[in-house]
Amino acid sequence: MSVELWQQCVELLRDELPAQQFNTWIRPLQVEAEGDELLVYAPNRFVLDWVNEKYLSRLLELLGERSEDVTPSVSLLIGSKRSPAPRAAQPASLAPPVALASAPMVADESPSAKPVDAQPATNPTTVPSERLVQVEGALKHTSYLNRAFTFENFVEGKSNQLARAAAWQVADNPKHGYNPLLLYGGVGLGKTHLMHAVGNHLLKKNPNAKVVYLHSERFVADMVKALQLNAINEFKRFYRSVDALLIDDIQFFAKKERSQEEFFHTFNALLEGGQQVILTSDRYPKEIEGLEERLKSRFGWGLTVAMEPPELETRVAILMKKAEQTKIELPHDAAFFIAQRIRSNVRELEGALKRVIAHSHFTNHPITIELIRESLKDLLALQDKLVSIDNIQRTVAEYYKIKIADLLSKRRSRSVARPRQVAMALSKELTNHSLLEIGNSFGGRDHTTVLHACRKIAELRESDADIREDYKNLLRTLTT
Ligand SMILES: Nc1ncnc2c1ncn2[C@@H]1O[C@H](COP(=O)(O)OP(=O)(O)OP(=O)(O)O)[C@@H](O)[C@H]1O
Repeated sequence: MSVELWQQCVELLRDELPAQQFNTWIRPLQVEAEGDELLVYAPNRFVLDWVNEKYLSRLLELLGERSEDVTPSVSLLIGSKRSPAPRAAQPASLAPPVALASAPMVADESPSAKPVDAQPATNPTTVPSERLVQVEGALKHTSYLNRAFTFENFVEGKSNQLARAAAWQVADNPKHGYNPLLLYGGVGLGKTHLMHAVGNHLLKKNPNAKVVYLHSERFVADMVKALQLNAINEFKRFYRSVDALLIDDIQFFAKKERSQEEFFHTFNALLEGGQQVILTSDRYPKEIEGLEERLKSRFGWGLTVAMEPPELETRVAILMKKAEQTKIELPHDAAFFIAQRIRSNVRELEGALKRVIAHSHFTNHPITIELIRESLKDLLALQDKLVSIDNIQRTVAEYYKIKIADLLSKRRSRSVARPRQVAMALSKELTNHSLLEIGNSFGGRDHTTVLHACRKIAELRESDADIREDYKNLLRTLTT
C-alpha cells in the first residue's frame, strides 16, 4: 500500500466534502507506509475519533477500489510522522474500543516526543528593580481583553460553527479541551472575537485567572525589549506563568527566528504545564513560509479549525445583532440589502452598518433602503463597477477556460451549458439586473431560462462538491 495511493484517495475525498470539513479533519492527517500497511497520524484523539467515525470507511472504500486484490490495511494513530508514537511501546490497552476489521487503531493521547530542546526553568533573576518595572510596563498592556467580544455577541452560522464549538469547549472545559486551539481564516472573520470570547469566559469563571492576549508582533517587540534590557528571564517567567496565552496572527512570526525560538519554548512549557494556548493565523499554519517545522508540528497537537466568510443568512443575523447592541432599529429588508452587497467579511459589514447608522443620525431619518443607498453610495458604485455582467462573464469564462462567445452562444454541451448557468446565477446574485436583463445579456435568452439556471445552480451547490467549490471561488474572485 503506497502513500501515493492514499494521497490520491484523499484528493478524491476532497471533491466529496465541503472545504471546511476537509480542511479541519482530513488535511491535518499525516501518512507513512510501513510494509504493506499505511500508518495515518491524527494530531489528537478528537480528530482521530472523528475521522474514524465519519471518513475512514469511505477512505478504505476508495483505497479498496484502487488496490486491486490487496485488502487495504490502515492504522489510525495519534501523533505525527516525524515523531510517531512508537507502536511497539504501546500496550494493548491503548487501543480504544473501536472495532475496525481492516483499520486497527493504536492511540496515544500524549504527544510521544517530549520537547527535547525545551529550555530548563530560568534562574531567579537578579536584575535591578528599575529594569524589572520597565519590562513589566512593557508587558502590562498585553492582558487587556476586549470585553465586547463574548460568545453571547458572536453570531453562529455554517461558516464558523466548528470554530465556535471548539472555542466553547476550550472556554468551558480548559485543560480537557484542545490545546493549542488554532483558528485560521481570512481577515475580519471573527478569529480575534472568538479568541477573546474564550478569554472573557475563563475570566468570568475565575476572575483571578491570568489570561494574556497579545498580537504576535507585540510578543516580538516585548522580547526584543527584554533582550535589550538584558531581562529575558523576566520575559520568560511572565509568559510561562499565565493560565491562558492568546496570540493573534501568528503568521507574523514568519522569518523571525529568535522570536520563534522563544515562542517555541514558551509554548512547550505551557503545554506541559497544562496551560491553555489559543492562536490565530490568516492561513493554514503548514502554509506559513518561514515558520519552523517544529512549531508547525506542535500546532498540530491541538485542534486547527478553519473559519470561512459568512453566508448571506449569517451576515443578516450579524447585522441584526449589531443593530440590537447599539439599540438601533434595523428593518429586516434593510439588513438583507446591506448583507447582499457587502459580502467579503464581517469587519466590512460592520463598517457599512456604522456608516448607515451615522447617516441616519445625521439626517434624522429612519433606516430605509433609500437611506442605505445614499450612505453607501460610493461603496455600492464601486461594487457595481466591479461586478457587472460583463465582468462576471469574463471571470467565469476564464475560470472554466472557455470563450465568452460560448457563454452567449446557443451551444448546449455540458462543458459550456454549466458554466453559462453558473454565470447567470452569479449575475442574479451579484448585480441588481432583472432576470430579463440578464437573459438579454446571455445571447437574448428569456427570463425563465435564467430562473431555471439559478434554481439548478442552487440545487447543485447543495449536492455537487465541484459546483459548490467553483461557485465559492468565483464569488471570492468577483467580490474581493
Ligand atoms: N460571527 C460573528 N458574530 C458577531 N460579530 C462578528 C462575527 N464575526 C466577526 N465579527 C465581528 O467582526 C469584526 C472583525 O472580527 P475579528 O477582529 O475577530 O476578525 P479576525 O478574523 O480576527 O480578523 P483579522 O485577521 O483581520 O484580525 C469584529 O468587530 C467582530 O466582533
